[in-house]
Amino acid sequence: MAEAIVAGIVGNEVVQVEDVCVTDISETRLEHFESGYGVRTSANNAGAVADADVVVLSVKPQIFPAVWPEIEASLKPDALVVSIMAGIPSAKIASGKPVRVVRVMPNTPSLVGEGAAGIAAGEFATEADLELACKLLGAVGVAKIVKEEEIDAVTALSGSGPAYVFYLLESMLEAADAMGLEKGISRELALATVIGAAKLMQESGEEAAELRRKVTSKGGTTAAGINTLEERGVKDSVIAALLAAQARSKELANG
Ligand SMILES: NC(=O)C1=CN([C@@H]2O[C@H](COP(=O)(O)OP(=O)(O)OC[C@H]3O[C@@H](n4cnc5c(N)ncnc54)[C@H](O)[C@@H]3O)[C@@H](O)[C@H]2O)C=CC1
Ligand SMILES: O=C(O)[C@@H]1CCC=N1
Repeated sequence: MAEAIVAGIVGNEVVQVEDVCVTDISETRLEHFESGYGVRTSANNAGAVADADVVVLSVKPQIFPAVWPEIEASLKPDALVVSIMAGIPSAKIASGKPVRVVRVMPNTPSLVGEGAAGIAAGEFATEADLELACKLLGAVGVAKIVKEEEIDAVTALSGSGPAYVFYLLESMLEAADAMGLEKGISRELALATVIGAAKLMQESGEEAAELRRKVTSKGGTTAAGINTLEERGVKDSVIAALLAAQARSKELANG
């Protein structure tokens, strides 16, 4: 996920490349960042954050307790901490100190400038901190300010969301394959369908249900498809999936 953000902000020159330092425990990842984006890299978290104005925490939430003490110990007192970690509350990061934390829940389409991110201020974050986070994430897609208690829902909707869309595409393409369509052609048609449907909804301002109704001729092919989805409880399953993702995000808060 960090790569998607680095690619976007460096590509859009929101941040100068020489001002970005990426840390990782994987030498391969560091080489990838260095050769792919020209950023500085380091295997030393504490060293890298020592002179950083903004520290973006992008390890897995489960690793946070292991890495945070060394990072926190070398943070500049006025550093802003931007966390993209799912679940971990800003108060847990600040751990009783007045650390300025902004939580961001981005998604991987940021890599191609089409991201969707929710941004929430922790207790000590300022308006300027929120603006900076919006500028960083706004460079790689849509960025919306939300309350911190809404971040678990944003995680379920747009953080995990690309995976649901890819799941739908996987399923559509499996079906196309079974119907004997050539793979290259079905890939292009399926992608244009998803992008086109999203664009139509965006540009028309109409509700999804209304746009769906307009495709569904009485007694026609779409009705046959939608009826099958309804019979099999797909809508309920999608709702349950988002609620499960939100619940998991809340669980991650407790480690
Ligand atoms: N993948 C996604 O679509 C999204 C992920 N996130 C959040 O982003 C964070 C990272 O997730 P991914 O990018 O998917 O995981 P990832 O596993 O691809 O990246 C995590 C990186 O952290 C590195 N790492 C592990 N231990 C480290 C340490 N001690 N010091 C420095 N680096 C270390 C790993 O080598 C790896 O390159 C998570 O907290 C996740 O909740 C948020 C939104 C979307
Ligand atoms: O699956 C996860 O936990 C992360 C957070 C949102 C997307 N990926």
